[in-house]
Amino acid sequence: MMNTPDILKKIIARKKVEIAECKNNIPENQMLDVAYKNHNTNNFYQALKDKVDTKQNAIIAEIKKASPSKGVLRENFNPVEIAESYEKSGATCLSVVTNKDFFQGNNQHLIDVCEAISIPILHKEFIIDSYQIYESRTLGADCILLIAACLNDQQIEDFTMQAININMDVLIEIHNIEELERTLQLRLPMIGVNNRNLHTFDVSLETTIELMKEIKEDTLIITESGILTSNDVAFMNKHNIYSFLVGEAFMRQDNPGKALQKIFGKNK
Ligand SMILES: O=P(O)(O)OC[C@@H](O)[C@@H](O)c1c[nH]c2ccccc12
Repeated sequence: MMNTPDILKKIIARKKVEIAECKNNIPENQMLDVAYKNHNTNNFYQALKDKVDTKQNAIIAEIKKASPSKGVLRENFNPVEIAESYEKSGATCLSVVTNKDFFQGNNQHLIDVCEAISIPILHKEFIIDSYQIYESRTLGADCILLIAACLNDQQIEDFTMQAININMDVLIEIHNIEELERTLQLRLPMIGVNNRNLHTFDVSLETTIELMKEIKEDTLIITESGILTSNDVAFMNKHNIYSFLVGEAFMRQDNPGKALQKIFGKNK
């Protein structure tokens, strides 16, 4: 368990080393080749939008063994079993965290889940290099996460275009007004608001409510992190937010799918 305020910097520093190693094993042009040959992608955005348009909750259920702020969330960790449990229980999409050193994830988890499951899948990783986007497609993901706190304006734009060009969706994640303003000119159809500050780990659900005022009404807003109870869901619904990314609350329970149903109600 790590608890320094600068955890994000550490994650990025480590990631850079990892990417250099990966490029040594499989060069970027080769990765791109494989990415293109991979199966078609599922439409992540549309799956969420269909639910939200009918005022049903759209749930991205996350598979994550541990986190830097909370340590190990779940000892008995079988990604495919968890994914099946989520799918059966009405999850709209899945999110698979692959980061090794800080979340105890693994690329193999994503490969296995993508093979076993037919609903759209988000690759949860700290993307800082175009190489990772081809890698993500190669592993089988449908959508990448771009965390504005880790990227400059040019990278946000370039990485978004690159993902769209290989038929992937992009979930851009922001946490404050400065990050939001840096993404608005791209007119992305969906934006994730992280209620957790990645520098300090502080969580406040008000983050979503404050920032949504600055986002155009036809943008799909996904509230991320810190959703623990059905009261939290009701609070978001009251503010017209119907899209959720939830990890910890499900991961801590023996049966993650049952936990999903408990918090969201039967959501078929
Ligand atoms: O476990 P929670 O509090 O329900 O949060 C899920 C998800 O939002 C969180 O894991 C997350 C949001 N953005 C991230 C970026 C990297 C790693 C993890 C995340």
